[in-house]
Amino acid sequence: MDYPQEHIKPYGEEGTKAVQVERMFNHIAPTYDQLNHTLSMGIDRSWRRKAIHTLRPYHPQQILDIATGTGDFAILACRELQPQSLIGADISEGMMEVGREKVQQAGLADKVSFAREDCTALSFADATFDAVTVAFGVRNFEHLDIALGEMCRVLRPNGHLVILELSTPDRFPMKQLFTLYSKVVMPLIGKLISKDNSAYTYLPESIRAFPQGEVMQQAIRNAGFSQVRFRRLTFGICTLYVATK
Ligand SMILES: C[S@@+](CC[C@H](N)C(=O)[O-])C[C@H]1O[C@@H](n2cnc3c(N)ncnc32)[C@H](O)[C@@H]1O
Repeated sequence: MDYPQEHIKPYGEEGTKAVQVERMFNHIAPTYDQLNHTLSMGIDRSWRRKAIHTLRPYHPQQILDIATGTGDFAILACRELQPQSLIGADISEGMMEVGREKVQQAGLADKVSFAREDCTALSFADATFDAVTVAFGVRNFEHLDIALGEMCRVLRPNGHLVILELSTPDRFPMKQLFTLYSKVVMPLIGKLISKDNSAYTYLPESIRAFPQGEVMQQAIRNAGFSQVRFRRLTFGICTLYVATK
């Protein structure tokens, strides 16, 4: 299927979305963590924790964290779930460079490794992982269906998928407040801290265009998953999807 956010790119029409997204994240990598926690007022930490807790009962030993970025989700998942190994995969070397440093400082380098991978063509064999996670990544993919298909392929049967993604609240007054926040505050703070004029205009635009709730649930089912559930967090500013292969 063709989804609207697949056509929203950070730097205009020239070049594919994947190439532009890689360039954007390489550019904002040094300020990404600071901006992330500032713009979400620190709530992103509790969203990550909730997502990771859904995997607790399954004790996954081999975990793949797609769109791992600077590794916040990977580090927390490693601490909370104590897997044998966790691979963080991303197309941006700049983001992973920050992540490698953080993993080293956290003393987790023997368990967490990073690999440059495009999620639409993963190099891992079929049925390699017990769990696949993606936090705030799927909105950036040029081909969402292909990426979900790849996640399903590399998961072992009965393995689990956890996706966290920003979404738009649909009820008064959060809907109106979020519109104001995303159209005015996000681009302004984003521009000031990251010095990238486009990145934090792209962020709210891609959130608005991304398939919400039931539409995303169906996309996950279509990729081959079952028991697809979703839960809106913090008035619908974020949505957590959980599925089984
Ligand atoms: C908003 S960041 C999220 C980082 C991290 N998961 C977190 O929770 O902070 C999105 C990440 O997705 C990565 N990304 C975008 N398109 C990708 C693709 N096609 N394959 C792999 N990673 C991709 C970007 O490079 C970026 O690091």
